[in-house]
Amino acid sequence: MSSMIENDAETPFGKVGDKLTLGVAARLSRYLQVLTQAKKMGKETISSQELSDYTHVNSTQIRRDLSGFGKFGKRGVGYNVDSLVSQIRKILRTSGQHNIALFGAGHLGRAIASSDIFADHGFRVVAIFDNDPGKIGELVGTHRVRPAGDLRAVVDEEDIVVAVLAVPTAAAQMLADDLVSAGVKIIFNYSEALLQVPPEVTVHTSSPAVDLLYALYFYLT
Ligand SMILES: NC(=O)c1ccc[n+]([C@@H]2O[C@H](COP(=O)([O-])OP(=O)(O)OC[C@H]3O[C@@H](n4cnc5c(N)ncnc54)[C@H](O)[C@@H]3O)[C@@H](O)[C@H]2O)c1
Repeated sequence: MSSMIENDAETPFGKVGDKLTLGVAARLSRYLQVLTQAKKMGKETISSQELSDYTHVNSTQIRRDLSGFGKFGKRGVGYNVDSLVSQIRKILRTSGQHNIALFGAGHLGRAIASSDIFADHGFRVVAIFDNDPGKIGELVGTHRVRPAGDLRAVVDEEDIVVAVLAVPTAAAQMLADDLVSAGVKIIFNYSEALLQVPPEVTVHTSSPAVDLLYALYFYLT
């Protein structure tokens, strides 16, 4: 994923060569999140103003970002949700299924494993790991918790490029090192750890407090 986005100045199409710039990729991901939910709720069309209300990106910017997707929907009707979802997925190269491995079968890990937050976006949890002997072998959703020692074999067999870390902060770096050496390219980190990884590996850290600060910024300005 890191090879797909760049931080250079944006061209009119938001691309540098055939790569999306970081800003465009981030905004398209946010549109996709809203559109996926809208689709689940049975919504067939969405306007740029509605997308703006949910994403806090202004509607002129949204229309500019989506103008590359061909003709606008009818004025006042908006975009067709289905076709916009598939077009954005194509642009973000996230069409199809991607296998992910989940580390930590604790409170958060179990919640992730039993929800469809990743499945909705084409990510399939194919294995759950823990290092607590009391949890190994337990059934979480449809998966038996596996020992962390199985990591390398599972990454190879299941073609895993993404690992989700739902482990304590103190355990995260060591696990990240093992994941990097097993060939995982994207680490989605729920812990607070500031992970050190080589440049070809992307770490995304999810922090509800940071998201809240972002929301606060819009409230205060
Ligand atoms: N970003 C968020 O939205 C968010 C929300 C809740 C929790 N968190 C963070 O997620 C992490 C997990 O939280 P939790 O409440 O589920 O904790 P938890 O203690 O319930 O679960 C952690 C699990 O990780 C396992 N573990 C520890 N070391 C491991 C290793 N090396 N390999 C595999 N498994 C290992 C433990 O045995 C335990 O089952 C924490 O870092 C917490 O701060 C983030």
